[in-house]
Amino acid sequence: MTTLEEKIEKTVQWLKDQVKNSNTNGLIVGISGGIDSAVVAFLIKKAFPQNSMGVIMPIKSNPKDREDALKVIDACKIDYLDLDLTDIHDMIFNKVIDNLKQKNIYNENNHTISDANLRARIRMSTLYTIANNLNYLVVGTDNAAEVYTGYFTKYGDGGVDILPIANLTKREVYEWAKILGVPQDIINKAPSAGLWEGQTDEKEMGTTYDMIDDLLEGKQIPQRDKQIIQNLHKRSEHKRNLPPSPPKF
Ligand SMILES: Nc1ncnc2c1ncn2[C@@H]1O[C@H](COP(=O)(O)OP(=O)(O)OC[C@H]2O[C@@H]([n+]3cccc(C(=O)O)c3)[C@H](O)[C@@H]2O)[C@@H](O)[C@H]1O
Ligand SMILES: Nc1ncnc2c1ncn2[C@@H]1O[C@H](COP(=O)(O)OP(=O)(O)OP(=O)(O)O)[C@@H](O)[C@H]1O
Ligand SMILES: [Mg+2]
Repeated sequence: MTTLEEKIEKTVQWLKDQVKNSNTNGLIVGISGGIDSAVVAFLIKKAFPQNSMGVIMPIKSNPKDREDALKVIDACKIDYLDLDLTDIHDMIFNKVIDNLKQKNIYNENNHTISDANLRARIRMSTLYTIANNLNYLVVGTDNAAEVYTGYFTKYGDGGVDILPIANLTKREVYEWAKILGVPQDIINKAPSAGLWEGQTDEKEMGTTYDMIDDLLEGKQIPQRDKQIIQNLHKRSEHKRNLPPSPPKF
């Protein structure tokens, strides 16, 4: 059986291969202060000690998230940029909302989700601006549970070049985090997209990562959770595929 250390080593080698095969020079990731990006930051720093970059991008975020991101950076010693994008988000969001209101088509019910997903897409654009300049690949942080449920913003945090931990359940992310040396504070935090005050992944999804992981491992779970997870999976099918186009007429 392959040990966890061997799996990590193989993933680091895979990252090196991705850069080599794409004729790029290194890897970049957004560091949020959460566990998924912490694990990815440790992995890319191992693969490219001199050519890896982490980017902290607060957008009206809880200052604690930035402090946690700095703890990750301090622990894995990755090079980093610290870019507050709040003003940029305000500018785009307010301009759009004002114009929708003027036309009387603004939908208040969707205010929070459009604000939240714009945050993820501004971060994506920022990462690609840096990646273009340094000739780096943008590394995503989605794990198997997030991919299966579609719990990411299409073309936001989902808009990336490679996904090194997409086969890991959330449980496995925790196991890898311990071995890699991710600080305990980060391991202990409740998973959150941090897109609005008090948001946690499990509250929003209405089920738990344990349930999603169990389902992915083929274990029996309560019917209620199974239904929620299968519904999330079905509704997000479009996020895992290329945009559909009509046949040639
Ligand atoms: N059937 C279909 N075929 C093709 N496209 C379809 C479609 N249905 C919707 N769409 C398009 O997709 C859009 C909806 O998808 P999307 O914009 O992603 O928005 P949506 O899935 O509604 O929201 C993103 C979810 O991901 C969560 N999230 C986001 C970012 C980070 C994290 C995290 O864990 O850190 C979590 C967030 O909290 C929220 O629950 C629609 O506006 C429409 O443009
Ligand atoms: N404030 C931020 N600064 C930089 N990157 C961010 C920020 N917020 C989110 N991101 C990026 O979006 C990704 C998706 O967030 P997600 O919450 O799924 O991961 P996480 O925060 O690393 O882990 P967890 O799911 O445990 O909260 C992050 O991994 C990170 O790459
Ligand atoms: Mg998070």
